[in-house]
Amino acid sequence: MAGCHNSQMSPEHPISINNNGSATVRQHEVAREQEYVSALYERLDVLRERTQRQLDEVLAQGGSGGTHQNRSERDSFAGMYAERLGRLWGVENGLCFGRIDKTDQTALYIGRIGLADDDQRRLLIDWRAPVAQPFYGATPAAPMGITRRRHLQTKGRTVVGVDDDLLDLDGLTDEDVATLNGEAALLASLGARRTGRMRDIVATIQAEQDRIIRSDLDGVLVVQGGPGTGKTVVALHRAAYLLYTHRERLARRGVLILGPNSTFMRYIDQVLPSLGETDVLLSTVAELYPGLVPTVRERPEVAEVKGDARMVQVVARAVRERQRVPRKPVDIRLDGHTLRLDGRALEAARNRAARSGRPHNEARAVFVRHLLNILARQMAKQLGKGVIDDDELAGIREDLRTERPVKAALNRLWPYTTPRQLLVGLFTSRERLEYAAGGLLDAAERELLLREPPRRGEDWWAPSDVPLLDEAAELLGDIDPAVLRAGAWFAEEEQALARAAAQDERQHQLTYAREVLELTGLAEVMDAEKFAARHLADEVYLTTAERAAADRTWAFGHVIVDEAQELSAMDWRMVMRRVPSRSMTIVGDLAQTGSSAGARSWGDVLDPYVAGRWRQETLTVNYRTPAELMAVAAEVLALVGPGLSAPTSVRETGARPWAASPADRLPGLVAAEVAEGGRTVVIVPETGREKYGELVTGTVPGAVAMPGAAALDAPAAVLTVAEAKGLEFDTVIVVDPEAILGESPRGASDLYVALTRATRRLGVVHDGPLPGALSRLEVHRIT
Ligand SMILES: Nc1ncnc2c1ncn2[C@@H]1O[C@H](COP(=O)(O)OP(=O)(O)OP(=O)(O)O)[C@@H](O)[C@H]1O
Repeated sequence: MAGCHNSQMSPEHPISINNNGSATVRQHEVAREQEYVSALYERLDVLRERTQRQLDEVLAQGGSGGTHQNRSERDSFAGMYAERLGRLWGVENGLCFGRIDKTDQTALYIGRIGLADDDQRRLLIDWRAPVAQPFYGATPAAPMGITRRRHLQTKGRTVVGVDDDLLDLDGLTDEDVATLNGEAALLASLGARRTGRMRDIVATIQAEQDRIIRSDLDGVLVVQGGPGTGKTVVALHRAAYLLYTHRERLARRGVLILGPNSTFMRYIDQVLPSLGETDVLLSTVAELYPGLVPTVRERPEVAEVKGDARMVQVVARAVRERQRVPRKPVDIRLDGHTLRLDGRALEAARNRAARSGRPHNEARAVFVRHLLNILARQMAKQLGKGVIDDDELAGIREDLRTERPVKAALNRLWPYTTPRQLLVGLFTSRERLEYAAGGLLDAAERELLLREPPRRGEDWWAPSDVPLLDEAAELLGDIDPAVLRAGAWFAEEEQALARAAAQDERQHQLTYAREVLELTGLAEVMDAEKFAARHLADEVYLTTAERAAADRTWAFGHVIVDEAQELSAMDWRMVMRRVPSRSMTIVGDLAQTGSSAGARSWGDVLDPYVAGRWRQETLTVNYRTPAELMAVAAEVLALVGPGLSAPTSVRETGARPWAASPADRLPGLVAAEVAEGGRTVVIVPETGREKYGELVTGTVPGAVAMPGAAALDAPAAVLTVAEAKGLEFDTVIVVDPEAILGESPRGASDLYVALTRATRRLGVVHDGPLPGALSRLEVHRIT
């Protein structure tokens, strides 16, 4: 085994042999594996052709002809074939990445999907299948019935290398042991340059991660881990694993994955298709309320108040305010008659409606009926009728119901209310806020909530409003669709909002249709407009994920929350409503909490919902940030809280983090990093966003200074900490760390997040003195 290196040997660490050493052994092994891998690709090609043919045949059966049932069957077949085709195309790269040799002398090949020949003999095992588990979990101490694990490295369809982990130590000579190399496949993968999109890690999942991925579906699993420990990537693999293992249950209800912002969602959205799963809804918490895309950025202290659990009562009282009984009796004039609803009658009607237990808009019927009965009796009396029977009373009641003055009065007393109306009313009126929040929020907090009414064409909603709308929707309930269609109950601006939302939705459907068609290779045969129109026209065509996205009351089969430390108490209430079964994976790092409304402990978050019934796993190894960079971040972590420990980096790169001043050197430093290749991010304080954004975009070609997909693809991007959360870049340059520290009560966490985004190099640029925790950085000299 000449040429191999030493590795630590422990029962937990298998012995890895990097077959670079002996050229002949290597060539022979690679050639052997090539033969097998080529046969797998041949099989893949056959299946693709076959599926394409089946799809063509179904599509050839015509457009809109036949009965509804025929059409819907045809469409579900077309959908199934298209999905299968998408899956077969999605696994082109790295189709097969591993092999395990079992003690019974047989071998299994592990890959992105399972393949069998026409006689149903297994050629390739899906990585999620139980028999594939030893590939990830076996150690010399617990070899799980295998003697060797082999990683295959491929480029396109060519096998370029093999690495072996020997699990049967007895079979090795002393010389072998002295020349073994550790975890070559993992290290090769970690050293690769970043592309701006997350990749899957099926080939190199580590044992501690595998345990989490394959953990039981039921109950709440919390995965706590420092930066770069693979929480996100593990959560995504868990989604794919759960869908594979519990397909029946989950395909019907769907899986929801929640992430912190839309840039992050773009960063991860390619991972699942490459894992063979498309039936997952990816969303931010802020997009969970159908038809609303909140865009307003607000001060952290405002978001903190709105995220506080006290808002539950504030919203409830705001609803009760809409049912308030007026102090004076209400007189209704009608054809020369005056009907009167006094306090007692109103109080009784209100209590009856409240006792019905129905939400506001539904309880309105009870309230109205009670009052109409009273009015009808008064009317009968005034018309000089003596004793009347029920039928007569009902007749008068129905006449009254349609009278304008009666309708207007009842409407004032118990108005139909939408969640948006409720919140607009609450936040734009000092008096209403006082009624709803007095005694719950202090005067300063109430002041923070007050804002101007919405103006036409202006964005008004912020992410922190979303769980409040959801809360309100629960208490208000639905409005009869007939009433909704009449539109009479809506302010003009609300109708404009609804129209804008419908337009957004259509745009979204079109983009989605284009993506699906491209992914499935159907772009040639179908045009996106038509595809989208069919989707919109009939529920039958919608996938589970799409139906779920449009339905506020959808109950998902499993919910995964990433960057979960950022959710407020109100966010959690909304998320929990989406998963009554409480089958959840919650992934985060308390040391990285940036939001003032975010979590301080997992117990605080979860005990109100599943007290004592949640389990926690901890990830401790940092796969992203090299040790030299992590040493700097660890000093900042000490500012976040005493006793917190940074995860251990798996690799060193020799790159020394640096500091440079003054800040106007930034463009030159960014340009130098860009010239090195890879992707660079400049992380700036909120207050410096514009200034540094202009400085960099004005001087560095291709640089981008806004969040979104463009920032992921650009050679250099300027982002705030909140926007860079969860992402990673080859090089990170942090600007004005002192300002980041001082910008919010969680400034130390923010700086820690910023410093841990890099996979290779780290620099800090500053004008004033460096914070003490960074004082040991090497000064970057002008060369
Ligand atoms: N087993 C693995 N094999 C290869 N790469 C891995 C492995 N585990 C994690 N990584 C890589 O490490 C990086 C960090 O992973 P990820 O973003 O999931 O970490 P995280 O814990 O969510 O980080 P943060 O909390 O900082 O957002 C990613 O590039 C991921 O692909």
